[in-house]
Amino acid sequence: MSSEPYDTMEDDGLDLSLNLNITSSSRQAGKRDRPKVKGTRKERIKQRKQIKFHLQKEKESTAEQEAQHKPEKRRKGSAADAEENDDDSPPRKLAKKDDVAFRAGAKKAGSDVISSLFRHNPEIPAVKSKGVKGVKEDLFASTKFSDLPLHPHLISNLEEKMKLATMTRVQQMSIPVILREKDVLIKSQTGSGKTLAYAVPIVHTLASLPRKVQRMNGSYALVIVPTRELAMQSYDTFQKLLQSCVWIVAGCLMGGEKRNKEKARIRKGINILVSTPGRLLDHLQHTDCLTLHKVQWLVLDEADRLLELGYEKDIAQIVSILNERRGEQRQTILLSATLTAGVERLAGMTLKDHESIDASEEGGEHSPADSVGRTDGDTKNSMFSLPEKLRQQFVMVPCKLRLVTLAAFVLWKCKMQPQKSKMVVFLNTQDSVEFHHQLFTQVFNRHPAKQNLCDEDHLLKSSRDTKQIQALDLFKLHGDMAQKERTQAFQEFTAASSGVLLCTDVAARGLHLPRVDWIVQYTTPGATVDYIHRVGRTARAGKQGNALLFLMPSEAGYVQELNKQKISLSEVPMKDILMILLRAIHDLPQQNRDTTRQMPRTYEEASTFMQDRFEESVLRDESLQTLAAKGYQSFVRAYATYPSHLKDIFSMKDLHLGHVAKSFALRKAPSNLLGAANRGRSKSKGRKWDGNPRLKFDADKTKFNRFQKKRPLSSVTVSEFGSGLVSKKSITA
Ligand SMILES: Nc1ncnc2c1ncn2[C@@H]1O[C@H](COP(=O)(O)OP(=O)(O)OP(=O)(O)O)[C@@H](O)[C@H]1O
Repeated sequence: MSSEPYDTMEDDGLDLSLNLNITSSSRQAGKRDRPKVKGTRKERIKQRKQIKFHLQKEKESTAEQEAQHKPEKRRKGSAADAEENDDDSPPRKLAKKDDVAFRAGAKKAGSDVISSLFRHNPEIPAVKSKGVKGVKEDLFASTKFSDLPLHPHLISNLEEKMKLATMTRVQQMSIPVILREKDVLIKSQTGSGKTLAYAVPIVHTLASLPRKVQRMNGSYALVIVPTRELAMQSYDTFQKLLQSCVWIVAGCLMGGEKRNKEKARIRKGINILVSTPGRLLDHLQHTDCLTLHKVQWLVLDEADRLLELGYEKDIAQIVSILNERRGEQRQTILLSATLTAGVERLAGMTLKDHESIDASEEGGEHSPADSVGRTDGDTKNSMFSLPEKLRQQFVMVPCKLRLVTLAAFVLWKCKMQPQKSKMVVFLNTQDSVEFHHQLFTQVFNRHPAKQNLCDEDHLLKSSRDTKQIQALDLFKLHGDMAQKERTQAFQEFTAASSGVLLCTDVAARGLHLPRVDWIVQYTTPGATVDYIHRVGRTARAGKQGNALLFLMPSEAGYVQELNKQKISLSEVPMKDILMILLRAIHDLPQQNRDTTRQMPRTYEEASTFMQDRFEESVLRDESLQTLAAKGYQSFVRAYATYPSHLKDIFSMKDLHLGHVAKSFALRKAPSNLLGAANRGRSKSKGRKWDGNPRLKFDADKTKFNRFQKKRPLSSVTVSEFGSGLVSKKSITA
């Protein structure tokens, strides 16, 4: 998708000639012809081990596919069939029909490997989730904004226009401290109103200045946030607050926008400037008209995320430029829903004689020494508080059934119910988001992309399928989308009353997506902080919310891992979700339904039917095939990047590559696919992974960086931004 990753790999000057694809050719070529491995002796040994491992995997996968294929051949009248059909298998009548249809379709597409969904799956273990008591945090305080000595215009705006009278606990605790001009480190659960906790005192102070603030005075407050969407959102909050004092001007700068346009706005004067760090630093260094001599506040929102994204150096540079031009007389405010050792480090770098505010029951106001004591080490020792009205569940799904189970859940909650849900589905890579978005659009809605409706929309409106086409709104969001498309998706999903947003962790932090009632984590986050932030997109500001975590049987240990962090989940049986397909498949647009075919009568039949639709769509459409191959490839690679303390749970050894392929609606053996995934990439850009464990895969950008030893292991995750392995340029530039 992006060319940047491959350029970066070239820069590394490493031997990138080995990858999963090459292992297959090396197998055929024999030992002597194996690709040469370079590097030190230790590196060479590691690389060879890697090759051996993948060869073994591949052998296993091929063996299984052969094993599955043979009985199908014998099935015609063979007595052995009855024995082979276990309880879970689709009834023989349908399986036979399926075989014929599959083979016809597969033959056309030059492939004949079709495996059953309900056979050769690992057993689903019985998982005991402890009913642990979470850290409690009362959301609302008993006091109102009007109880504080705030500017009367501001209070009337909050109460009458924004309809917010009672403060949340974090606002009640933070606003007075910020008004006292103390540096402060604020921790409070997701969706508890941290933005207003710093925005209200800033606007109050500016509105109360004896001499009205002028645009030409330049910036009084610099607010730094990690992502563009969060920048837009924080800017929006300031805009709402400033309705009562229109002479104060807020502005937003972020990567992806034209610099010259931004310079023109800066020249006119921005009093409250919200920005992503890279772009702010860029302007501080190159935009002379950015006036800083009045800066009174520096706000670092989602502080831990800023660090994980590798912005520490940028922030240090911003602080040093501010010190140079303005001196050190300013107040710094750091905010996060989760405190990590990294945040403490950032606090040490930016705060002076600060107070720490923790809105959870175990928290309160602390001296700096207290707070350091409570968050020693990495995030494993931090206490997380989750919204009280958040219901957390998990579903244990064998790899092969992942795709149909996700489809069933999405259809169930966002299409089949009278009260359609608004759902965010987190996936681990951009390629995976692209694939699932296009696949679901094609199979459920029949038109290629919601954004490109225009003429097609007109045509479709007159078709019989209009009802279905409008029934499921699909959105996507990831860091490799063009800024315009990204903003549009964010705004459209924000405004939507229902629908599904397929996204990477770019949407995991800080974003307030109104009315979201379901968070689905289709791929498991590594660090618990990522889990907390993802589920925090629902159950916000005291509302009800639900979260569902997908786990494969081999990943069952993750439930206990969450229990250790005082997070408890209940199980939803996979069957309960798949049952919905019995109804859902009747609603599929006609072209995705073979009307001559017998309709399924059991959930297994319905699941197989749905999987067929997906696989046939992929076989029919070459672009979808390429997306599936890329999605598959990036999934496997991302799986190798879980933090070391979770490697036992998320082990590459337990990952069946053939089953992973199935979860990307692919029938071909995985080793053949990598060519498709790399198709279209120029030779110079299409460099491949050499399996070198010293290189970490960047799950979002299909990019590898050298493993940064200094980074705490807890921060190395498979999330888009969670690992901090993403180049910050890729996010803001
Ligand atoms: N006092 C209040 N009463 C009711 N709703 C509020 C109040 N303050 C803020 N909100 C609403 O709560 C929602 C979440 O606020 P905000 O995005 O600031 O949360 P947050 O704590 O920053 O979350 P995150 O940690 O996920 O970034 C917003 O819609 C906001 O309007």
